[in-house]
Amino acid sequence: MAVLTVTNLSKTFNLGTARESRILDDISFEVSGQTFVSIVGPSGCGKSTLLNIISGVEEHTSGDITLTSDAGGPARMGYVFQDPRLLPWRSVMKNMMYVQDDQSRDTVARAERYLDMVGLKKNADFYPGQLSGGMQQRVGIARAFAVEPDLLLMDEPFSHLDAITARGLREQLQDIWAQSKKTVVFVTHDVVEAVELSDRIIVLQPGGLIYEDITIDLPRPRRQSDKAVATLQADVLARLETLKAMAAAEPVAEPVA
Ligand SMILES: Nc1ncnc2c1ncn2[C@@H]1O[C@H](COP(=O)(O)OP(=O)(O)OP(=O)(O)O)[C@@H](O)[C@H]1O
Repeated sequence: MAVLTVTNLSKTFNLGTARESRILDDISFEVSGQTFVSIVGPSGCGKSTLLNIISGVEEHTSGDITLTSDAGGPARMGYVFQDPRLLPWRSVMKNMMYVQDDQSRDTVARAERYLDMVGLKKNADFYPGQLSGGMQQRVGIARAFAVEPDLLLMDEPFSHLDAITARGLREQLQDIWAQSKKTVVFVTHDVVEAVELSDRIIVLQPGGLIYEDITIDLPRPRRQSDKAVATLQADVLARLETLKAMAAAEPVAEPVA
């Protein structure tokens, strides 16, 4: 598990000809332990930019980010993207092992265990082209967990899947996460999945401010059919609709001189 501390973080993109656009504005939050945090907010509010900054792909303009493992050393990060990014010429198991530092028996056994958790152990010798989109994403999720990261970053991993497949994967993700000790930061535009999966939902508003930091205190595992889950989903959705209306009234990411 990890301790992630984001302090007064701002991000401004340079648009050239002396124009810039502020995407994140003085954001602070901390995530630690076995916590599942979702970042939600209207399109363009900076969710992916924030995730990219945490991962180190994107630089921030000001503020601080610190990330350590909860044991005190450097934290190991894992990633799940919208598209599972499997190498088509490698079998499922070889894709699982490709990202591992060592190829020891223990590592192979761990990869098999995670493949089993997503129900794909029997497909270990298949190539990605022989799997459905949902199965490929299950491999992507198993692969990310099998690296045993302290912090797992997930960027809309179910957005390319149909509703029924996505629901099945959300259920599997909850089961795997419950069995592993991972800190997760999950970006989504889907409030329904955020409520089902998260301990906390950080709502970003246009202009890159934190609008709300909502604690979700519902028993797990959560299913879409649970009444308490559905009620909270409707409540958070209504709050986000208010925010979207505000976003429509105020254009997103206005360039600043
Ligand atoms: N390299 C860049 N240069 C300039 N502007 C950028 C760059 N990358 C992103 N942006 C802008 O930053 C804003 C936030 O983008 P980002 O992808 O983080 O939003 P998002 O909340 O993840 O959106 P969505 O939900 O639609 O994926 C957008 O207005 C986008 O145009």
